[in-house]
Amino acid sequence: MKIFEYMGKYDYEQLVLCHDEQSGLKAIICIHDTTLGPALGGTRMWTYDSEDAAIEDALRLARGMTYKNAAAGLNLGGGKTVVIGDPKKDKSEALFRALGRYIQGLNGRYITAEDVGTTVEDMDIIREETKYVTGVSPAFGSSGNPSPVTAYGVYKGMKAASKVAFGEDSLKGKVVAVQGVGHVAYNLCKHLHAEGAKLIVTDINQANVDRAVQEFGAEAVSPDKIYDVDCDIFSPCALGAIINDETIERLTCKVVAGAANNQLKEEKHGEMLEQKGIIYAPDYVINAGGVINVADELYGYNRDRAMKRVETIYDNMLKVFEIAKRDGIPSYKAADRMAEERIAAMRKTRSTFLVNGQSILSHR
Ligand SMILES: NC(=O)C1=CN([C@@H]2O[C@H](COP(=O)(O)OP(=O)(O)OC[C@H]3O[C@@H](n4cnc5c(N)ncnc54)[C@H](O)[C@@H]3O)[C@@H](O)[C@H]2O)C=CC1
Ligand SMILES: CC(C)CC(=O)C(=O)O
Repeated sequence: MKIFEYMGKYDYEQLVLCHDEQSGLKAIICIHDTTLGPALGGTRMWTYDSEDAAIEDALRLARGMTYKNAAAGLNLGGGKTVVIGDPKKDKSEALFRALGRYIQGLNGRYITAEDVGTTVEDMDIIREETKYVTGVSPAFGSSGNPSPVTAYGVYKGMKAASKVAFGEDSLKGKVVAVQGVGHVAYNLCKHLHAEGAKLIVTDINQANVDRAVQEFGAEAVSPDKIYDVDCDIFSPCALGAIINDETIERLTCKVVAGAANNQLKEEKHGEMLEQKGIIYAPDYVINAGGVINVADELYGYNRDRAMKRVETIYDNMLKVFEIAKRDGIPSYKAADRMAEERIAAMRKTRSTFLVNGQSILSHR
């Protein structure tokens, strides 16, 4: 891939390749934009087909975090880390400590947390080397695993999208097809089941499917069938780019609302959903619960304050649909507009002189 061309196209700040022979660490830290504050985004560990694929994922995910943090009203920029490796086989204390040292080397320009393939325990190891990590164990006064909070935000956002699509936000009796029932979607299914939604689930991990069938009476289908099931809501909760030329044709739902990052393969797929009359809940607006929760740690974690902020995902989602209606644009574009306007406003704010970069009042 032509890295600088891609970085230029979307105005990236920094791409760091981290290598540690002893621990086997091969990681990419990407910082997209720090206009609003330090870049915050999780660390993904995944077996990539190629180094290019890993770099591209880090770039796309980091940019998504810029938009997510801006749209959620956080004073944070966007970044992400990708570790190349199999989370089931390649994890070690040495690997995460090596990564922690690279993060520390960025001196606060980037703050990490969990993502696919990493856990609270991994963050605890990173914490041995750097203070620029969130989502560590509650024993450290931290917020712990962000997934249940992400799930709660997705549940709230799904209700908002349903209000627009069905005229009411109750999910009772709605059929929801869930792709991937991992950390986030398991907790999402709990909320949906409690409200009386009917669940159809799939996963490449059979144990995760079995758990959803047993606990929530979900119907299980094979991973290749999930796009074809008769449902009201399709909820992508695995990996990205699953809304594409091939899958859109097969969808029967009225709403797409899920946790996965970068659901649209390309922007045109947001237009295609719109043309098909499907209400799309933009991924980075609906799945901001986790980052809102871990970001609260930067102020000294307060669960009530964090959860109140997560509740705002419902109204934020309605706001996106209002902008889309007002401006006659698809919802993915409305979300981008909302985030970009906030970043642009902060960029334009006059840069007043501060003594040693600090408010003059702090010298009194
Ligand atoms: N964990 C969090 O707090 C947040 C997660 N997200 C995003 O939500 C998504 C899910 O995250 P987690 O639940 O943490 O990850 P996870 O790894 O626990 O769950 C993903 C699940 O999807 C399954 N899966 C993978 N490929 C699949 C396929 N082709 N078909 C069906 N199932 C498949 C996996 O086996 C796994 O059970 C990811 O895209 C992540 O980036 C976004 C915001 C926050
Ligand atoms: C998992 C979150 C805490 C941060 C993140 O990387 C995300 O929202 O995708």
